[in-house]
Amino acid sequence: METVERDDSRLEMERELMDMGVGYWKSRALNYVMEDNIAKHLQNGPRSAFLIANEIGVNPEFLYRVMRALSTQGIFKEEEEYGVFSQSPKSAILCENDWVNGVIFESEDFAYRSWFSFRESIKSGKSMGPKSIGYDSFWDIVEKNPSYGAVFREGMTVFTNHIIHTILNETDFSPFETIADLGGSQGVLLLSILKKLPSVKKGINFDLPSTIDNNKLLVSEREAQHSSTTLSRFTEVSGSFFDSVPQADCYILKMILHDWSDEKCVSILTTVSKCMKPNSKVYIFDAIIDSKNQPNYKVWLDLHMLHHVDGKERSRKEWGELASLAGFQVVEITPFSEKYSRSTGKIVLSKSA
Ligand SMILES: C[S@@+](CC[C@H](N)C(=O)[O-])C[C@H]1O[C@@H](n2cnc3c(N)ncnc32)[C@H](O)[C@@H]1O
Repeated sequence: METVERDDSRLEMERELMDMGVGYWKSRALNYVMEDNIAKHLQNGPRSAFLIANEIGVNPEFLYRVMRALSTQGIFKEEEEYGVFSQSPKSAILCENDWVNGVIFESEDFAYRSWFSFRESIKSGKSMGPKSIGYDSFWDIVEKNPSYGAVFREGMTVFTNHIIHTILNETDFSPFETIADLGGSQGVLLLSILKKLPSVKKGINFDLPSTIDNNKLLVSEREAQHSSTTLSRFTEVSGSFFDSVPQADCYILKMILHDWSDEKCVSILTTVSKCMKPNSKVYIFDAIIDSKNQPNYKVWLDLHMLHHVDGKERSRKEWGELASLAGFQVVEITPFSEKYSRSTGKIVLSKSA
């Protein structure tokens, strides 16, 4: 048989293609160690995988092999002594509940199972993920599975906490007296705005009834983190942004419109348009697709939104088209200085004249 000589760059490309093809091996192994909190067992120093396995009731040899595989990605460090691992900088991050909740949300079973039907979405042009696992939509999964709902809300708070500082530094909310965060989830962004700007008299966190009900569990956490002057200006209202929203000077839609098709986004913006004052502004914090042929996390997120949520990440042009379809004009589209976030930019709208 003739042997083909391969240069290094060809071998590297083959390696990368294979790595992508088997990406689910890494995703599933990472998801497993996060779900079983394996990194926390190394917080006080190196430990044997076999002893950890016995403590948590899993197969010792299999756990060893999972940790060995992950150590090749810098998650755990395999020591000289057989079966013993120590904490690495990456596995130490897995001990921070804050961050892990975000990664768990994206790698957990509903999302993974939903991706089995990816090809069906591409063929049909419809978002088939949730339907293929027996649900009407992503929101149906959230409503019917309370523990998944909790993972979702925690995940959103993680993603928002990562970008709050940038949003506050690069957005001027000072002209507004009343700010409504539509789909504000656990309210962390709005509370930070109220804390920073005493001139904002009222913040309304608006979300679905199930979310606002769940937020009642956050009362003591909020009291520990915020002063009574901040909390006294914060209110929560439940409802649907397809029906009606409270009146406000500024509406925040953060990681909301990327959840929905253009048609649904026009419905949401039309509701806002009906309820707003003539001079109110809409602040959208979402991705702005702005490059081609470059590594770009946002276009991968776009595929997940396409298949699992029936949503979309948008370019500047697409944001402009969406705004005008809903009777708005774009005041500003500005990318944030922080690039590795989901809401990498702000799109500010006002009602068209
Ligand atoms: C992707 S999360 C974004 C949460 C938050 N804005 C953030 O950036 O962290 C979408 C939010 O929209 C809420 N939501 C979904 N459908 C809604 C509706 N019809 N009316 C109001 N809120 C809704 C969800 O409950 C969830 O809190």
